[in-house]
Amino acid sequence: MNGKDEQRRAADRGTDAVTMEEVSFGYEPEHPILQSITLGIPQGQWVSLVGPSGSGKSTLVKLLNALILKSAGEITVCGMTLNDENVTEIRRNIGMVFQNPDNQFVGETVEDDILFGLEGLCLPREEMERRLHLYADKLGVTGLLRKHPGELSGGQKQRVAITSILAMEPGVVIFDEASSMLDEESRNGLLDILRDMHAEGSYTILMITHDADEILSSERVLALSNGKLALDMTPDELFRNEALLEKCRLHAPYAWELGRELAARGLPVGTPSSEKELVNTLWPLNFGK
Ligand SMILES: Nc1ncnc2c1ncn2[C@@H]1O[C@H](COP(=O)(O)OP(=O)(O)OP(=O)(O)O)[C@@H](O)[C@H]1O
Repeated sequence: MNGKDEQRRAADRGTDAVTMEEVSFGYEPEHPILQSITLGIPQGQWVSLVGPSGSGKSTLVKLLNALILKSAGEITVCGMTLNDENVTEIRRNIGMVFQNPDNQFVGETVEDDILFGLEGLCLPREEMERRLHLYADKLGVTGLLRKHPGELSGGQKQRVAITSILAMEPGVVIFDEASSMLDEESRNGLLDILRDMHAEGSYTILMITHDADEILSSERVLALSNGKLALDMTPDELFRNEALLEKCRLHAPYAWELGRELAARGLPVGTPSSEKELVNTLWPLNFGK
């Protein structure tokens, strides 16, 4: 690598929360799953990761916090190059929320569970208490703190899992199909939380998802295909790409489809990122009254 490349990469690390440079991985050396993945995710960006089943999405996010170890290439998280010495520090900076929240509980009560994660950060007791109550309030789980995790609904469990992660104040939060087991109401609740987190601007979000509304709310979509980064696009570009939608078993969201139909009929609705936004845009138009 020449000096210019070094300078460019140092500059990227300053602004990107996550970078991958020529990263490859295979569970067995003779069967590569990911090949030469290079990407950068700027701080504060909300990115959806899509791709056909088995294309390596979960594998990619597990490499980022060293749940599995890359075979080649370089990974940086919040400016640190991942290596044997800083795995623990990297994991503090990258929170992961998985599909099944049941696998994420260790405490006897919700409060214990959230505090358990904070104890790992060696924080003073007052700071742990401050974060516990701040994030429990933000995620609407204050009333659940004394409950046993087994008493919670699926949506409540996922909110508690997210509270535990956010209380650790990681720079990057990864969701691996975190809403796929939730009912519609809980899914919408989770999406509202994500929109608030993103509006705050302090989180970089990387989300593996098949949910059209979640994709529409993100700013950027990365698509994996056959172990390679095949496309880097906006949600709008993805929803116009019918072949890719079919390959990834995705469909365009209702608000996007309706917005496109209305725009074709001359209504200035732009590209709504949710049904609510579409309604808010349409409401003041009065339809000629
Ligand atoms: N622990 C493992 N050992 C061996 N092979 C694995 C392991 N985990 C995943 N694989 C294989 O690696 C490939 C990529 O799997 P991965 O779970 O990353 O895909 P994905 O894109 O997240 O899929 P999906 O959308 O179905 O969840 C698949 O062929 C899978 O069978």
